[in-house]
Parts: sequence; structure tokens; C-alpha cells
Amino acid sequence: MKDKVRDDYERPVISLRISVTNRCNVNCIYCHHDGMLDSSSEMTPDEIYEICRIAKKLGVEKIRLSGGEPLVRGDIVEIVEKVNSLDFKDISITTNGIFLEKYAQDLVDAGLDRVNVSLDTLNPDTYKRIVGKSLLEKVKSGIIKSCEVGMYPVKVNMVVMNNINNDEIMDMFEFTKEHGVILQLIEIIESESCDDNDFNLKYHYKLDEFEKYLAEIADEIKVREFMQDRKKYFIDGGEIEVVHPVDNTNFCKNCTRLRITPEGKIKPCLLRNDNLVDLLGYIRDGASDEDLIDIFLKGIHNREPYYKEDN
Ligand SMILES: Nc1nc2c(ncn2[C@@H]2O[C@H](COP(=O)(O)OP(=O)(O)OP(=O)(O)O)[C@@H](O)[C@H]2O)c(=O)[nH]1
Ligand SMILES: C[S@@+](CC[C@H](N)C(=O)[O-])C[C@H]1O[C@@H](n2cnc3c(N)ncnc32)[C@H](O)[C@@H]1O
Ligand code: SF4
Ligand code: SF4
Repeated sequence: MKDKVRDDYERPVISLRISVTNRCNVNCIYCHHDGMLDSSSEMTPDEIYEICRIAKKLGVEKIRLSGGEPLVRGDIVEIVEKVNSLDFKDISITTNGIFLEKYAQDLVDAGLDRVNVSLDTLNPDTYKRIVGKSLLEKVKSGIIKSCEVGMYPVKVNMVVMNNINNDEIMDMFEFTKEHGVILQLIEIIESESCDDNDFNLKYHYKLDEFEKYLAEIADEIKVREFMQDRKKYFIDGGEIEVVHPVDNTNFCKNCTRLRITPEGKIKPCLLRNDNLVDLLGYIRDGASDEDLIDIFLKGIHNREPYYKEDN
């Protein structure tokens, strides 16, 4: 880790999460839109390539494409192809899975390593309530197809909501285990980018107690170093990872990611919009690599743990 650029809190920057669009084909009730504010801007595949090229010079190893819904972009395969030509260790997409069956093979051929697919329930009525449309079967087919075309690991992101889907965790685990997929349990978060924080507060499900139960039944537990110290529970041949960031100082202390907004701004933290740094404007003006590296370093300098011990 010695060659990595570090922020003022000694956290290395290993992963870049690029929001390639603000657009989405559904409207999940809890959505934090990856922390974005409303905007219709999008970067071209070449601009995304340029950002990744500079990030690689700074030691970034992993790229994640997110949004909005990244698969609503008709040129998503071209984006992956261009990013892949830079030879990163890992390229992944987080998607709602609706167009995944259609694109999975082409994405793998273009160099995509893996996907995280958002699916909170196996109940069609609950799915419709959360997402707004009846597309559950499409998402399930997308998950299965991703495994078939060789993406690995495939993860299912389940945002756990009290009295909506918290009673479904073990059913979801059976489904993911059956298909060789990791189940990722996510604590619902509030942010200024959510449409309805009252909902997120009302249905907030604290994962602590459930993690204690997982610890009791797990055959093995691992901690993901440099990945927010998240815990992975290995149970009966399956795997559950837990993402619970709220009030978690250890999670932020081990945060190694930087974000890019759809309009090409460096975003130092998912939960803040007051310290963004423009990057795309300089790329469009033909800035030198040295200048672009300086801008990246400014963004990295703005990184600060959202939850800190003294908060
Ligand atoms: N607070 C906070 N939450 C995050 C952060 N990264 C991910 N999350 C939460 O975890 C969810 C899942 O993230 P994904 O985009 O699927 O990726 P990931 O699980 O973080 O990454 P991998 O483990 O590499 O697959 C996000 O939607 C957030 O709710 C982060 O940096 N800060
Ligand atoms: C904002 S979405 C963008 C990518 C894609 N549209 C999708 O749904 O996977 C990224 C992830 O954030 C999760 N997410 C959205 N709003 C959230 C919230 N308020 N709290 C926790 N996770 C949330 C989603 O479930 C999804 O797994
Ligand atoms: S969570 Fe993903 S799929 Fe759902 S509204 Fe947000 S961006 Fe769209
Ligand atoms: S500092 Fe904390 S809240 Fe901000 S992006 Fe990192 S882990 Fe998430």
C-alpha cells in the first residue's frame, strides 16, 4: 500500500466509483441516487476513459460504474471496453438488473469482471411497492445470466427495511446460495439526495442485532480490510456481507473510495455535496496530465471521514 495516494487521514484511495448517469428506469422508494443532486449531464465514453487514465496514474486499482441506472446508457458496453483497456484489477457495475440479461454477455466480453444487483425481495408485491414496477422476474433472470456468462463474484444488494423485507433475509440467502451469489445486506441511509427521508427513518432497520445472530451461526467470519472493515459471514456454503455505515466510525475510517458525479465532479464522500471538485471542465479544456493530477489531489485532500470518533 506504500505507492498509494493517501488522504489527510492516511486512507489510501484504491477505488473510483463513477456515476455514469442520473437517469433511472424505476423509482425506488428509498433511493439516495448515489448521493447525486438532480442533473441531466452525462460524460462521453472518452471522457470517462480520461478520468480513469488519470486515476490509474494515482494508483487507483478498481473501477465501479453506478448511477442512476448505468444500463440505461446505450453506450455502456463501449464505456466498459474503454475502461478495460487501462488494465485495472477490477471493473464492476452496480445495477438494478432490469436490463442485465440483455447486456450480460456483451459486458463480460468488453471486460467487466462482476456486478452487484439490487434486489430487496422475492415477493412480487413487495418488489412493486419498493421499486414501483413489476419487474422482479427480469431481475432474477439477469442475476442468473450474469453467473452463466462468468461474472464473479455476483452480489445481490438487499436494502433491509423494518416491516417491509426484514423477515425475508434468510429466504434471500437461500436464493443467493442456490445460485452461488453473495448476499449483501445494506442498512438504509438518509441523505440530502433521498426523495423521502421520512420513509428511510420510519423503516430503518439496524443490522447490529442481526449481525450477532449471523456471528452465532457462521462457520467462518472474515473482515474486508481496506473495504470499510466490512464483515463477511460464511454459512452453510453461502456468504453474507453486511454494509452498515450509519454512525459507524470504523466504516469511514477504512473508506478507500473516491466518487465521480455524472457531470464529472470529484465527490469525496457519498454523504456530502459541499466539497465537490470539478474535473470534467478541465478535461474539456485540454488540461495537461500534471494539472489533472493536481485536481484529483485537491479532491483527495477534501476527503474526510463522515462519521468520526469526535463527532
Ligand atoms: N456510507 C456509505 N455507504 C456506502 C459506501 N459504499 C457503498 N455503500 C453502501 O453500499 C451499497 C452497495 O454498494 P455497491 O455499489 O453495490 O458496492 P460495494 O458493495 O460498496 O462494493 P464491492 O464490495 O466492491 O462490491 C451502496 O449503495 C451504499 O448504500 C460508502 O462509501 N459510504
Ligand atoms: C443508487 S443505486 C445505483 C445503481 C443501480 N441503479 C442500482 O439500483 O443498483 C446503488 C445502490 O444503492 C442502494 N441504495 C439506494 N438508496 C439507498 C439508501 N437510501 N440506503 C442504502 N442503500 C441505498 C441501492 O439499493 C443500490 O444497491
Ligand atoms: S436504487 Fe438504483 S434502481 Fe432504484 S431508483 Fe435508485 S438508481 Fe434507480
Ligand atoms: S467517508 Fe464514510 S460516509 Fe463518506 S463515503 Fe466514505 S464510508 Fe461513506
